[in-house]
Order: sequence, then C-alpha cells, then structure tokens
Amino acid sequence: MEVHNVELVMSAVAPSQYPTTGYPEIALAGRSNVGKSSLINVLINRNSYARTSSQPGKTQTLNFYKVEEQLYFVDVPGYGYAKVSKKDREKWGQMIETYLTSRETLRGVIILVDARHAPTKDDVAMYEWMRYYEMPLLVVATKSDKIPRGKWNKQESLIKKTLNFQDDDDFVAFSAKTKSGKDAVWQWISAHTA
Ligand SMILES: Nc1nc2c(ncn2[C@@H]2O[C@H](COP(=O)(O)OP(=O)(O)OP(=O)(O)O)[C@@H](O)[C@H]2O)c(=O)[nH]1
Ligand SMILES: [Mg+2]
Repeated sequence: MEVHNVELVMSAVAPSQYPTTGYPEIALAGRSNVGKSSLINVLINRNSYARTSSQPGKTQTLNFYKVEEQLYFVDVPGYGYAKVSKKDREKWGQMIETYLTSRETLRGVIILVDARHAPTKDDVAMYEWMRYYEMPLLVVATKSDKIPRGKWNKQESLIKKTLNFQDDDDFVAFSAKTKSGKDAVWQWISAHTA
C-alpha cells in the first residue's frame, strides 16, 4: 500500500479511549527496544512518525495510528523491560490483556523478535499467549541488517524452533534500516485487513 495519510489518533490506556470508527486493526508487540515503532515508520514511509528511541520502554500507551481511512496500527508498549517496577508490569499486563483479548476489530498481531538472537522467555510467552487466543500471527525477525544474509536461514530456524512456531503462522525477516521485508509485511497486513 502507498501510504499518504497517517494520524496518531489516540494514546490509550483504557478501552473507553479506543477509537470507535470500526476499522480493522493490526497490533505490533515485542520486547522493549526490539523495533516496533521503527517497523511502523517503515510501513508508513515516515522517518520518525512513531517515536523511536535507543532508550527502552519509550512507548507506554497503546498508540493507535490511523492509516488512510482504512486501518489502524496499534503500537503496543514493549514487554520485558527490567527497570519497570513490578506494579507497572502488572498494569502493563492488564492493559495489554484487555486490549488483545477483547478488541473485536483486531485482525492480527505482529510479534517482533530480534533476528540476531534466539527469542527470549518473554517472546515465547507472548507467542504462546497469542496462539492460545487463536490470533492470526506474523513473526517478524527485525534488525536483520545486523547479521549477514548467509545466516538468515539459520537464524530463522533457531527462532522458529525456540518459539515452537506453528506452520499456520507466518514469518518475515525484516530490517528497518534497509527496508528489506517491507513488502512481505504489507502483504500480510493487507490479506488480514481486507
Ligand atoms: N540496525 C537496525 N536498527 C534498528 C532496526 N529497528 C530498530 N532499530 C533501532 O533500535 C532502537 C529501538 O527501536 P524502536 O523502534 O524505538 O523500538 P520499540 O520496540 O518501539 O521500543 P519501545 O517503544 O521502547 O518498546 C532504535 O535505536 C532504532 O533505531 C533495524 O531494523 N535495524
Ligand atoms: Mg516504541
């Protein structure tokens, strides 16, 4: 999709703040600093629309980005950020759980993992959790520019094995730096929001 119009319509912490237009939604989940906001920026052809940061835990609310008059991307705050207090982690968990389990317009979840490493316990838990709710899933292995192309297949196998990846889900290697994988991610989004 050629994106021209994007609008951050809401930074929400509670369902009463979610948009009510009824457009289909795709949520992006993943560890703090993995590159969720960067992926959104590539998808919408902006350099820094969704706030990115080298400081993990920057995104604290559910950010709804309206793309054209068609769909929303929902930037979900990152999990597994050690410096967040236990109380805040519980609050985070509740906010995410409420959203991911009750949002009728949610069509699928993109789970981002770091292409360089085996998925963490948090990554595996997120994947299992979303599978349990029978959510259509796309696993995006991002920052793939940081490993040589010759190692991509090996990393894909490692990531899939660690996640106990199921073949009815999808997988794309991606880089926000080179934009490699962008079309494949858009194809998946279009197929799930049509
Ligand atoms: N080389 C490279 N760097 C990336 C890539 N994606 C993200 N980064 C960098 O990783 C850092 C974190 O990216 P963000 O997009 O802010 O990560 P996030 O998942 O939104 O983080 P939180 O909002 O804190 O959960 C930034 O410094 C980005 O520039 C990528 O594909 N390649
Ligand atoms: Mg972010």
